[in-house]
This record gives sequence, C-alpha cells and structure tokens, in this order.
Amino acid sequence: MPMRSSFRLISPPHSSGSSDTSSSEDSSENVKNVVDEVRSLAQCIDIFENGPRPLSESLALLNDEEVIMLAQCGKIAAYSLEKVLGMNELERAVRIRRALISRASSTQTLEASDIPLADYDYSKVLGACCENVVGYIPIPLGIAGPLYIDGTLYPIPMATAEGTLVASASRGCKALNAGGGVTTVLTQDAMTRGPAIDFPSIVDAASAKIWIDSPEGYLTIKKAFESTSRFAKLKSLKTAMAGRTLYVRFATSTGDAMGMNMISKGTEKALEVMQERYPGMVVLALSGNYCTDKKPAAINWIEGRGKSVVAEAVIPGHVVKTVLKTTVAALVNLNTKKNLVGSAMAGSIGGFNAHAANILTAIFLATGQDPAQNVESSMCMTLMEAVNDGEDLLMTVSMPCIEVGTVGGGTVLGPQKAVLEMLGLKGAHPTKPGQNSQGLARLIAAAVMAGELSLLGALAAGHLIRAHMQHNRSQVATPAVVEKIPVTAGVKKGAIYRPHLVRETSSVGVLTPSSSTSSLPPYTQLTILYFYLVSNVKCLDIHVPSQVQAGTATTVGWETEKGDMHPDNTKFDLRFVQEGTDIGVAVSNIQPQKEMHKGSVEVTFPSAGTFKLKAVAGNGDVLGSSDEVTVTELSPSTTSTDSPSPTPGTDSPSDSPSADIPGASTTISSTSLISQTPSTSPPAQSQTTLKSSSTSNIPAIVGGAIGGLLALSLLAFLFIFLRRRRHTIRKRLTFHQDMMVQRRVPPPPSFLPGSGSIPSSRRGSDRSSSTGNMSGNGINEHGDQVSARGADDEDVDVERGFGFGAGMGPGSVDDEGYAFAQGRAAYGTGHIVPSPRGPRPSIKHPMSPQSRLQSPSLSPSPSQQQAQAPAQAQPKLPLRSQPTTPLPTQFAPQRRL
Ligand SMILES: CC(C)(COP(=O)([O-])OP(=O)([O-])OC[C@H]1O[C@@H](n2cnc3c(N)ncnc32)[C@H](O)[C@@H]1OP(=O)([O-])[O-])[C@@H](O)C(=O)NCCC(=O)NCCSC(=O)C[C@@](C)(O)CC(=O)[O-]
Ligand SMILES: NC(=O)C1=CN([C@@H]2O[C@H](COP(=O)(O)OP(=O)(O)OC[C@H]3O[C@@H](n4cnc5c(N)ncnc54)[C@H](OP(=O)(O)O)[C@@H]3O)[C@@H](O)[C@H]2O)C=CC1
Repeated sequence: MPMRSSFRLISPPHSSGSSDTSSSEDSSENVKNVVDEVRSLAQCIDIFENGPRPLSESLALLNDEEVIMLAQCGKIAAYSLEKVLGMNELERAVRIRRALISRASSTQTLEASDIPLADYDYSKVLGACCENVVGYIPIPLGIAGPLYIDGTLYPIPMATAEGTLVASASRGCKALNAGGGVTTVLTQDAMTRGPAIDFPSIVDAASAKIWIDSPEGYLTIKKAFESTSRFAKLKSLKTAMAGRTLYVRFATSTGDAMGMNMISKGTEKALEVMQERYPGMVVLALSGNYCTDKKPAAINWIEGRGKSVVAEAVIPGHVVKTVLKTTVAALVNLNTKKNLVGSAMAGSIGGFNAHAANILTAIFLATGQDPAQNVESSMCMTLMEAVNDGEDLLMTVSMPCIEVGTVGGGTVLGPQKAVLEMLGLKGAHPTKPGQNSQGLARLIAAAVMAGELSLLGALAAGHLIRAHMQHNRSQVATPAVVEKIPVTAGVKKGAIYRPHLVRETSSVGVLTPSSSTSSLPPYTQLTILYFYLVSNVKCLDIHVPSQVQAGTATTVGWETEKGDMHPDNTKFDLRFVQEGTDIGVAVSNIQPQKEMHKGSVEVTFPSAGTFKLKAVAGNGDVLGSSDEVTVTELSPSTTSTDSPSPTPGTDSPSDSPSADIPGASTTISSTSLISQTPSTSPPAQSQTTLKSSSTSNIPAIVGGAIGGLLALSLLAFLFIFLRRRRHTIRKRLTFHQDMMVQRRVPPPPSFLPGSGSIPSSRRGSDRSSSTGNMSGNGINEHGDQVSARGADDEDVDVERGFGFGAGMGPGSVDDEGYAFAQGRAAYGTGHIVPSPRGPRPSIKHPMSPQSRLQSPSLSPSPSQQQAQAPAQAQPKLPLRSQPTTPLPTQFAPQRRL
C-alpha cells in the first residue's frame, strides 16, 4: 500500500536535458502516477534494485522523497547521487543531498535555507571543483577602478564581503591613474613542488642530491617531468637534506595554469624515474612542505613561487593631497614605520604591506583562483619614497609569489570565467601559453598597489574607522545576544521580583575587584581594592530615634559626611534592611538641594523587629546606613490602621514604593531609584552581595587601616631609598674621578653657591670652559655636596660631570642642560666613559618633522649632504615611471596584458 507522505513532494525529475528515449517517457508516465505518494521502502527498494537498468532510469521512477528514503536506509551514498541519478539530474542530486544532510542535522535548517541551489551549472563543478555539493555561496562582486596597468585600462573585479574594500581600491586607482598608471615587471614564473624522500642513510641521500644537482641528473628528471604535460617546463631543482631525508624543490613554468596539479603530476613521474636509480629511496610524500603550498614560508618569500611581479607608480603630490587627503611625507613615514618597521617588529615574513591580502583574495575569489593560496600569494613589500624634491610619491609593490591561473581549477566555473573574459584573460592564451595568467598576476599586483595606497592614505589621515562605519557597518546594528534570565528554582511567575537585590549585584562599581579586576596582577588588585574601600567609605549618616514604633511615622535624619557628595550620588533612596537583607524601599528619591548637607524624612517601619536603614544612590552605591534600631509593636491605641509593608522594588508601576508605604515621605517622588534599572542577574546571587554591602562601614575601616599602613610603608621606603641613593652617588662620583675619567680641563677649585646666573642663551651643546657663573648650589670636584643639591636625583649622571645641580634656578630644560654640559667640559669631554650602571640613554625631546627641518642642529652632516647632492641634482621623475634600461623580453613591461 502506498503511504501518504507528510513531506512536501518534490516534482518528479526529467527537467530540461533529460534523454528522449522511450524508456524515460515510460518512466515519466510511471512517475506521474506516484507524484503525490511515497511508496513503502520495500517497493522503492524493489524498483531501485530490480527496476529498469541502468540505475539512473530506475531512480527516475522514484520521486525525491523515495530517493531520500533509499539514501537514508543506506542504499545510496549521499555523495554519489550525481553518479546514480545521471548527468542530466545534477540539480536533483544536489536537492536530494541537501534534504538528506538537513534532516540528519541537529538544526534541520539547510533544506529550506537561503543557500541558493537552482540556476547553477553543476556540470562544471562535478569532478573539478567541489564534492558533496548542496548549493553555492554567492559573494558580492564589485568592480574597482578602472586602473591603467602597463598602458591599458582594466576594471578590477573584487568578490568580497568587506565593505570599503572596493571603494578603497577605487580611490587608489584614481590616484594611480592621475600619475599615469602602474608599470609592472614579471621577474619569474615558476610554480614549485617539494617532495620529501627518505634514503637508507645520509650517504645515500647525499649521493642522490649530488646526482640531482648534476647536469645529467637534472636532464633526466626534466625529461621525465616534462613528459607529463604540454605546458609544464622544469626550470630548476633545489635540494636540501635533513638527516637522511632529501627534499627536492621542483620549480616549473605551468603555462596559463596555476599549475599545482600539473607540477604534482610531473614530480610524481620524475620520482618514478629516480626510484629506478635509487631503489632504496622511499617517497614519503609528494609534498614535503618544501614547496611550500598554502602555508607561510620564508623560502617562498626569498625564492618566489608562481609569478613574481614588481609594480611601480609615481603619484603627483597634489593628487596625494586631494584624493588621498594626506601628504607625501606622511605616507612615506607611515609606510616605513608601519609596513617595514612595524612588520619587522612583528617578525613578519613577507608581510611588509598593509593589506595586500584584502585585494588579492577578492580578485582570487572573483577569478576562480584557489583561495587558500592567498597565504603566500599575499606576500608583498610596499615601498614608498618622496621624489621630485619631495613633491611626488614613488611607490612600488614587490610580490614574489602570485599563484594564479586562467585555466583549470575554479576558472572553469561560469561566473569566474566570465570575469576573466571581461579582463581579456580567459583561458589559455592563443599564441603565448602563460601570458594570460601572467597578465592576471600583473593586474593583481597593480590592484594591490591601489589598495595599499588608499588604506595607507586613510590611516595617515585617520579616516579608517570613519570609512568602515560608512561602508562596512551602515546596516542596522548587529543585535547583541539576548541573555536569558535563568529561572531559579522556587521563583515563580508572579512571585516577588526584587530588582533591588539584583541591582546590588550588578551595580557594584567598576572597580569591584571581583567583577572587573580579576585578570589584573595581585598588586594592582590590592591597590584597586584599597581605593575601592576608601572611596566607598560611608558618606552619609542616618540618624534614627532610639524609640521607634512600627506603623508610626518616624522622623529620620540624614547628613552627608564628606561635604558635597558625588553628583551621581546626590539622589538617594532609604531602604529597610533586616538581618542583612534588603526588604524594600522606605523612602525613595531623596534629593538634597544644593548646599544642603542634611535633612530629614518621615519613615514608617512596617513591623516590629531589628532594622537598619540604608541609603542607596541611583547607581546602586550604598552611601551609608544607620545603626541598628529596634522597632517595637505599635501600642494598642494606635494599631487601628494596617501596618504598611515595605515595597519590594519592582518595575511595575502598580508596585511603586509610595503606593506600598503611604506616608513614608510626603515630599519625595514615588519611583525608587533602584527599581528603575532592572538587571538580568539571577536573584539568588544577590543575597550574598547584599549582606556584604550592608556592612559597608567595615570595609571603610579596613580600607582606612590598610591605606594608612600603606602610606606609612611608602614613606619609610622613600626615606631609606633616598638615603641609600645619596650614599651610592657619592661613591660613584669618587670612583669615576679616580678610576675612569681623564681630565682635559683642570677643574675649578669648587663651585661656589650663588655666584651668578645661567645665561639662558647658552645651550647644552656649548661645552666651553666657563663654569663660574652658575646660580644655585652644587657639588665640588670631589663629589662632595657643597650645599643643598639642586637637581632632582633622577638627573644626576656621572658622565654629565660633577658640576651638576647648578642649573636649578628657573628649572628650565636649557638651564639644566647647560649646567650638565659645563660639567662635561670640565671633567671628561671627548671620553667615552663606561658607567658602572651601564649606558644611559640621553633624554631627547621629540621634535615635530617641521621643527626638525628648521632646527639647525639637525641639518644634514657633510657626509649626508654629499649623499644627498646627487639626488637633488636628479631631473624630475616622470609621473609614470619608465624603465631606464631596456629589460630582457621576459621582464619587459607589458603594454597589453
Ligand atoms: C572609503 C574611502 C575610499 C573614502 O575615501 P574619501 O577620500 O573620503 O572618498 P571620496 O568620497 O573623496 O572619493 C575618492 C574616491 O574614492 C573612490 N570611492 C569613494 N567612495 C566610493 C564608493 N562608495 N564606491 C566606489 N568608489 C568609491 C572613488 O574613486 C572616489 O573618486 P570619485 O570617483 O568620486 O572621483 C577611504 O576612506 C578609504 O579608502 N579608506 C580605507 C579603507 C580600507 O582600505 N579598508 C581596507 C580594509 S582594512 C583591513 O581589513 C586591513 C587592516 C587595516 O587591518 C590592515 C592593517 O593592519 O593595516
Ligand atoms: N594537486 C595538488 O597538490 C594541488 C591542487 N590544487 C588544485 O589544482 C587545481 C589547479 O591545477 P592546475 O594544474 O593549475 O590545473 P589543471 O589540473 O586543470 O591542469 C591544467 C590543464 O589545462 C591544460 N591546459 C590547456 N591549455 C593550457 C595552457 N595554456 N596552460 C596550461 N595548461 C593548459 C593542461 O594541459 P596538460 O595536460 O598538457 O598539462 C592541463 O591538463 C586547482 O583546482 C587547485 O585548487 C591546488 C593545490 C595543490
């Protein structure tokens, strides 16, 4: 009996392209009969196994749900659906596989998801680009540019999901075009593969190495290698031994293919031939990582892999200003500090650029390249120099490993092929194999240059984030993950929700050690704890009369202890605390007026018992609390009215405090400060916090004590330190004088205090002999302190001589420098004196580029001037750089890619 399907039935197969044979027409008829039904598994198996042959015809008799059923019970492997359904049913295979995978997954969302499935040429994918296909991922394709590359204008295709990238590259193109575009040279074209081969011994390995390195060995291997392809040409072999393992790096041109399959095929053949000569060798792996494919490696950076391209352009200074919103000098400086020094500091290999990978990967995706090869392909060094008297910018990018092809791999896919077609680089070059893929490599290098230029411009101008907020995040803000409030056992819907308890947990100040400082080192935590305790010292006193009756309005006084409270703390609530638990609002929103440090409010205690009143600010800080007060039962004469109950803090307007405690305060607004901000923290946690906060004066006392102790220790430490230091300095001065310093100029007998003043025009560099006219006190030639030492100890330096301390008068830097220079002149000028403390860098004041230029002391040295002279004499560089010497044809800049 056919069973009804609860699934949406998918139309039977035989979409376009199905065969016209009579058997398929019959099948079509059969399928029509079952279109709305899902037959039993037994029936389906029967059709599948005993039905018409071949399998594809049998399966054509089953609808999708039935095929799914067969696959689910293991009759068909999900990955082989294309094979069993036939080449005419590729989309059906993808659809069925998608359902299978979806239903087996925990989320079960794939089947009906947004991942597109229809309208795709799966025939190009099968056996070439992907397995177990369930659809395809569209990536937005943008076009940057166009850009003049070697004299031809190219659109730059970029598939990316990073907003700003295309805009950035476009801006770079605009700037580059203004200078005449980009010139490229291709310096090498060689894909590599490096197998690992074990030999019985290092002697055998060495023997094989010698053979491979010999002309005979090379030619034998080359012949074998090149027998496998019409296009792969072996260029070189590089060998290296690690113990008895030999690594051989095959480098080969690969025509218009990126070439990894090609070179692997050739390498395998070459190793077969080698094996005949060295029967003891064992090929461990065709790839021994000496290639190196899809991993960062210095060998690629140094030797190159795939296409090695260098690109150059000159950008006029005014274009740098108008298009890039920065200056040539700023770009050159940033490029050095970021792309060269910064990357060196980071220990980079080939990462001497800003974002070559961004541009390269986007073009890789758009043109069907192997995206994983962006690792080494993105290696790039960006260089910038100011030319034409600093007016214009000369820029180069050097990319030694661009691994691209225009045949094979993902270039066979329709959309990617169309992009290559747009560039005029599709497929195999008709006459010069390799010229298309090389053209693509040149285009990538030039586009990378555009990206580099624009990003560096944006960074130099401080525009990066602005740009990304505009182009990269202009959609609605990404929703934050909504935290679910855990349901605590025993807390039921409608039960009293006490946000004030929760608030206690969440509102603890930012310096709370437990919440925000846990990752800090212990000493920092201690310091923070101290300040936390001190800053939370009770700042509000609450006075409650000793005789209090429940249900009766009692006047409670409050008074600030520290004068003005912090503005955030000025408004506060009074809350009831019983046995350490906050049980609700007594009076809310007490707002001291300006200059008002005390006041009183009416509080009605809800019941007999022991209470405290606690003052809590709007931000949750506990400002102070009263002493414990014992509330007695209301005398019978006054118990006629219901005694009020404390207000549990709540969001609900109906639960407002004043509603619950009428008369608690006549002048205060009714909404509790604390209840205004509910928190998501579980109520259970708040109890502990509350307990600790209710004893807020204890931390204050502890804090005060710790603080006092710390301060005392600090003073003692300072005192000992200063004494020791003074002692050491005296010793060191003596040591220098006696042992190390040769005197050039006889020292003055002593520095006399107060004998004159330092002329402000004298600079530290002036090391002439005069030492007499210093004001202030000093140290005599023996290092003895003549009077009070002037300069602070930090500035005492042996090498600076012994007349220090004199420049104290106005405290200016110049004066101090002058004074030190005097000392040098007197005792040791011209001698390098090793300090027992080790070298001490002199303190230089940073100068702006402008002031450097203006400063006569920073003018170029004669040798520098000499070095600069020819550069200045150079004629202006043309905006579009031209090679000055004819290049070998292989390297020649391309006019047309
Ligand atoms: C975004 C810009 C271009 C604005 O820059 P701007 O100067 O404000 O733009 P503008 O409006 O003056 O236009 C200048 C030109 O830019 C182009 N342009 C301008 N807008 C568009 C657009 N919507 N679509 C296409 N092209 C656009 C266009 O060519 C235009 O000229 P026009 O055609 O008007 O004569 C600039 O701020 C910029 O380039 N910022 C840099 C952004 C960038 O490069 N991001 C890369 C990703 S960052 C990253 O991932 C890597 C990183 C940063 O971590 C690496 C590192 O460590 O350095
Ligand atoms: N095998 C591996 O280790 C690795 C493979 N890959 C993958 O390899 C694939 C790319 O391999 P690749 O070798 O580039 O491409 P293919 O495997 O597609 O090989 C290129 C084919 O195109 C033919 N061809 C026709 N015209 C030309 C021409 N003008 N220039 C070059 N070849 C031409 C070649 O002929 P002929 O047969 O005469 O050579 C060859 O058959 C990608 O999918 C990539 O992801 C990536 C990394 C590693």
